[in-house]
Amino acid sequence: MKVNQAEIVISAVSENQYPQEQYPEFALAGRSNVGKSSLINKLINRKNLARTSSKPGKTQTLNFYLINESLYFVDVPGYGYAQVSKKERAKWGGMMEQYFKNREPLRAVILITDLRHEPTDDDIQMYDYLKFFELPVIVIGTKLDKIPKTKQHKHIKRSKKVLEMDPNDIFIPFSAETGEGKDAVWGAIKSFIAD
Ligand SMILES: Nc1nc2c(ncn2[C@@H]2O[C@H](COP(=O)(O)OP(=O)(O)OP(=O)(O)O)[C@@H](O)[C@H]2O)c(=O)[nH]1
Ligand SMILES: [Mg+2]
Repeated sequence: MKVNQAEIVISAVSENQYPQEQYPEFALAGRSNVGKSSLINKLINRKNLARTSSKPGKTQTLNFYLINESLYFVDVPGYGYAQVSKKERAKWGGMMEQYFKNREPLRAVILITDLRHEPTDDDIQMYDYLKFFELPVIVIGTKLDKIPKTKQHKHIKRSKKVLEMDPNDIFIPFSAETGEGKDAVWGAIKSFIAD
């Protein structure tokens, strides 16, 4: 996919702020600091359009990025960050549910996990939560660059197994560092967009 245009349209915290003009939409979910914003940047060849940080909790709102006037990426705040108050967590839950439950143009959720480690309980919960809303999920195992080649296959197999993935869902190993897996991610995204 050649990206000619990518811009942030809105940072939303509630439904009335979502963009009016609708295009197929893909949300990025995953633990805080796993690499959601980095994946967006890599897919669209921008260094830091989606703000990244080595500190968890950088993304706090639903950030809608319009790509080539034809689809949205929605960068979503991460979960599983311990330093978050109960009140903040409830706010996050409300914002997520409002979005995942009702968002008509949402075609699939890109769930990012850290391929170095087993998916955490939070990852499993998030996957199950998305399946509860009957959403297709593209699971990404990121930070592939940090795993020796000989061990990659084992890590991929373990991730699929621990998540008890629906056989209809796709798993893609990926690195925002090297760009490995990028074409596969675009391929998966396109498969959810009707011509
Ligand atoms: N080696 C390596 N580092 C990565 C990769 N993807 C992300 N990172 C690093 O991980 C850190 C977090 O990346 P972000 O993209 O900001 O993570 P996020 O999921 O958007 O984080 P929040 O917005 O806080 O939820 C940064 O220091 C990135 O450089 C990857 O594929 N490989
Ligand atoms: Mg982020």
